[in-house]
Amino acid sequence: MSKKPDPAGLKLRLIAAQRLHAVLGGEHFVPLSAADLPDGRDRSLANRLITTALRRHGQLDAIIAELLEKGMPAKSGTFEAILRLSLAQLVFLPDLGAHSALFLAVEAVKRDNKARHLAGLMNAVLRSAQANSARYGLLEDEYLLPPALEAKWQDAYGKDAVAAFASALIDGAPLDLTLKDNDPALLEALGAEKLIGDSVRVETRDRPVDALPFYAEGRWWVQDVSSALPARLLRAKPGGRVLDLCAAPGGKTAQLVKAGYDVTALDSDAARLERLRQNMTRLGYAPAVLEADATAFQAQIAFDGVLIDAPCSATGTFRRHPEVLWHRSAADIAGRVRLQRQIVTQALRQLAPGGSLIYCVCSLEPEEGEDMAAWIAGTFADLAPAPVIPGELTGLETAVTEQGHVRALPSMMPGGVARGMDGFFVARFQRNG
Ligand SMILES: C[S@@+](CC[C@H](N)C(=O)[O-])C[C@H]1O[C@@H](n2cnc3c(N)ncnc32)[C@H](O)[C@@H]1O
Repeated sequence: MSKKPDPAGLKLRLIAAQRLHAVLGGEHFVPLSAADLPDGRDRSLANRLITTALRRHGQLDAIIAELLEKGMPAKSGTFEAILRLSLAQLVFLPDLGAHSALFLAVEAVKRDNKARHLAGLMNAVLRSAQANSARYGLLEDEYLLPPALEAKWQDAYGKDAVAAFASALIDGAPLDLTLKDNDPALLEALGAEKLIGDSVRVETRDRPVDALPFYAEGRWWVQDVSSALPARLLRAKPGGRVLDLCAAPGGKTAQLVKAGYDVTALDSDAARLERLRQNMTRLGYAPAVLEADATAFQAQIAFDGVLIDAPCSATGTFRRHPEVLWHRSAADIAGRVRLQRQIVTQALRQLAPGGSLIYCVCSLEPEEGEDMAAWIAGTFADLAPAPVIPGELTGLETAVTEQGHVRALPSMMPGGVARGMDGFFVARFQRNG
């Protein structure tokens, strides 16, 4: 007897559940690619389900706590991931229809050896969720952010800004590019909107990045507008030697090469450095590339500029990686601060007298930003703060703090354009000549 074909829509849910299961287990979220799901419509639906489940994670926690009185069953394979995807569909994506959410969730659970004994529970829980979906759909914004992080951010940035962060979490991030040249024809071909500096914003409508105009010709690279700020602020002498520490996949390296510096890009991760090399080849740029640990690397000659894009909690990237909100702990941040201090200490051994230092992180945590800048200023006697002035960031003056640091927030509108930016911190220093 021939096997009955799988119901339509099941395969994409199984693949989506695997990806979400991995993220719940601590992995970084990477959207499904054509290699994971070749059909474009299936892929777009699967990614929509996963991103909705991740952005609404806090609200789904609250719903699940109400629905599963005994909590999540232990050792139940992909049960939790399937439940979250199905609840995301039922409550927050009503245009997809409730029937498929229920039916396909039960079918998906039956396909997982570790979860199939829970098919009845899945059915019962989703029926109950369906009955309450209108009420759940009205959930307040306050469940969106982890309470401890929300309180900490309110202290640092104010209630209004944090309310805007919650909206930014739901809206997700648009695609920002940095242009290699300012040809108006390029802007038009991309249908791009100018932000600040060489940053533009494009509407991709689910097109893969490499299908956008002039990708192969290497006339732009993907880079959030906030991530493009640090390299713009380096003040090494024109054409000078610049060390780009923690450089992969090379967004800032490309900017530094474009600015005319003699760039050495260093990172400790071989796979990420390979991506950096590919990006530089596509762009026609040729920086020196080094695989090394920034806490131990010792150069033969001093550099006129050093940019440190330190590994960090990455909480500023929550629009693209909502999981960072739920994965980070205080201990985790303390560990990163220790690593950041080691990297800064070693980096300063490479900086020439009179040289410019940029320290930056894609983090919203003051410990990794403002506190680190204060530590640097208080620790290295021959280093002076070199405050950024608002005129250096036309269109984003509000990001410049009283101390002359840059604190970019997801609530800010670069160049007056809506839909925000990643959270970022930048501090600039100069070594005494
Ligand atoms: C925020 S990402 C860098 C992004 C990059 N600067 C850009 O603009 O495209 C941080 C990088 O730090 C690297 N990294 C982490 N620990 C490191 C270490 N001890 N030495 C060198 N690189 C390190 C990671 O591999 C990662 O590529």
